[in-house]
Amino acid sequence: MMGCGKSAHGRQLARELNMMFRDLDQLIADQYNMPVSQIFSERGEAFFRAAERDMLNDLLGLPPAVIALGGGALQDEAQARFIRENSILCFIDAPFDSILERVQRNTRRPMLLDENGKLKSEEEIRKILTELDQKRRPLYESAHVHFVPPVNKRVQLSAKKLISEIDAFLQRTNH
Ligand SMILES: Nc1ncnc2c1ncn2[C@@H]1O[C@H](COP(=O)(O)OP(=O)(O)O)[C@@H](O)[C@H]1O
Ligand SMILES: O=C(O)C1=C[C@@H](OP(=O)(O)O)[C@@H](O)[C@H](O)C1
Ligand SMILES: [Mg+2]
Repeated sequence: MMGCGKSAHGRQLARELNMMFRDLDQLIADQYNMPVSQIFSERGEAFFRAAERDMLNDLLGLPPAVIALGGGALQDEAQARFIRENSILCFIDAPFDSILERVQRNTRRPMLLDENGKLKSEEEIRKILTELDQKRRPLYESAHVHFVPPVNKRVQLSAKKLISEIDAFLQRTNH
């Protein structure tokens, strides 16, 4: 889900594991030389979703890296399966209220903006996030690692815990 901490955890994970970090949204923004919110407003969501799918398919063919997805990148069951088959997929299941608070800190998330590019009201955002969560949760829960971040801990510490849960997954599955 948007605002759960994918980009922040991904960056920290890559640091800890000494791996490349790639942020899917950032790569798409770089490719089109405009922020994701502008891609949405000028080209529409369907265009962004196609770009997201293409970029992710390219990334999964490159040497291993920590990739922060966008909240909608699983898209459908087939795409989620493709990602699972080519990565260790982690679901960061942050508390709803933390997500609600974090996404209102900036105007980077186009699905939460009105036609003037301003944040929608908290009630509208709550409704959007609730509906997205209901729709997407089954796909999120198909991830290899279902990570519930420790409450009130800094990302650095939370990322260490995520690494130990990834290790446990690898041991469980004899990797
Ligand atoms: N465990 C955490 N503790 C404190 N702040 C966090 C935590 N996880 C994420 N954040 C902050 O919440 C905001 C949104 O996180 P971000 O990683 O951009 O989310 P996403 O990529 O999933 O949309 C960022 O400012 C990030 O630093
Ligand atoms: O949930 C979504 O559909 C989206 C999440 C965003 O990424 P974050 O999850 O990093 O905010 C970004 O890809 C775009 O605004 C759409
Ligand atoms: Mg992000």
